[in-house]
Amino acid sequence: MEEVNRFVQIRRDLHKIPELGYQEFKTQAFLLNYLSGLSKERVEIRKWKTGLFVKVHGTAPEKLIGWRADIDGLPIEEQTGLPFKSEHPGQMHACGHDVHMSIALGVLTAFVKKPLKDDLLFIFQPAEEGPGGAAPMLESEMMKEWRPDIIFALHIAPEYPLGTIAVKEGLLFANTSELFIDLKGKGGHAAYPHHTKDMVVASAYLVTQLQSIVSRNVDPLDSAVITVGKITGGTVQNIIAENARLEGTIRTLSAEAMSTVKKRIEACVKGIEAAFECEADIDYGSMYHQVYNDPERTAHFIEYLEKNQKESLIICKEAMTGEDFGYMLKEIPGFMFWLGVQSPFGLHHAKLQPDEKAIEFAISVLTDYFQTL
Ligand SMILES: CC(=O)N[C@@H](CCC[C@H](N)C(=O)O)C(=O)O
Repeated sequence: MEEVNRFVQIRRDLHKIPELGYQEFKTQAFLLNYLSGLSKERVEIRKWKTGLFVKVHGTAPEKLIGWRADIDGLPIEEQTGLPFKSEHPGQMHACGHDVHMSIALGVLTAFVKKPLKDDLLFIFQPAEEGPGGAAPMLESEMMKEWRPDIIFALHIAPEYPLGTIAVKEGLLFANTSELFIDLKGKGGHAAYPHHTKDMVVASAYLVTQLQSIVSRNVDPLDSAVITVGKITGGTVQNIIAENARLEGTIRTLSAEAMSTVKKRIEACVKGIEAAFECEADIDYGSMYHQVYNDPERTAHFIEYLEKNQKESLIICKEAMTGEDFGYMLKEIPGFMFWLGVQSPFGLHHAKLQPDEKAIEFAISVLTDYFQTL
């Protein structure tokens, strides 16, 4: 029988208990239980909501090195059929945060056993998928006291091969904004449409109109995405819908494009109000700052990889994904990188299956790299 590496087993245990943003109670308890087995002399733990700050004391600290791992799952029904699949109906670690946590625990454990000179701060952050935990953690009294001098994080990348790390200086991930649009018209009998204001038809027009914003209003040399991921409306097949709701997300590479896209969405929604004689409300939900990798720190990491892990390095392009780690990088120098986990199914897919060998690889690269800081 295949012997399962300790941190792979931890990933599998965490994979069974995915929880949505700010509901990561079992996850927090699991992490605390694991940490309770480590030397109390070296490890100091502070709870923050459903997350944790964990300081690993160095031998003669001059600086604080930060590492952030996100801990929440997504509202997706898992379809992997794995023996350790999610035990929480309708929730899944479909963005790899189980892998992120197990890597963080692996690196943390290595430095409890063999401390660095400097202190390390491991940040187990809730709610990355929304509404966002990085910005409030950064503002917390705990992080004001334990303020890292440099900070790093990774994200799994199913599209990159096992044993690779993809990174770039500067912009890595997009600016994001959630998008919720509520339409209110007038319901009624399906056979009497002329007495109603049908919000199913209005929402269909609106979704179609939103598609033209990126192609017609955003500079083609810039980039933007508007995705409507969910539409709800109406009650039954023979009643005209009084209400409809669109839920989506906006991604842009520049702040200017974000402002353009929002102005155009507002104009389209005004047009729908006039055309369909309805009322509309727009809510932008949570917004994430772009992930901008500190060029000097990233160059140092690239140089390290070129020297020690040459075959693993990929210089990548920016992606339209969002990450609230961008807020931490806005204040503290550091970077984020992609860790190749080679899965035919991508992030946010019900069949995502990261190659678990990436866990050991990442722990080994990071424990080695941290010694160069
Ligand atoms: C890495 C990743 O997949 N991050 C999420 C962040 C979501 C932000 C927010 N809830 C939104 O949808 O705008 C992503 O979807 O990129």
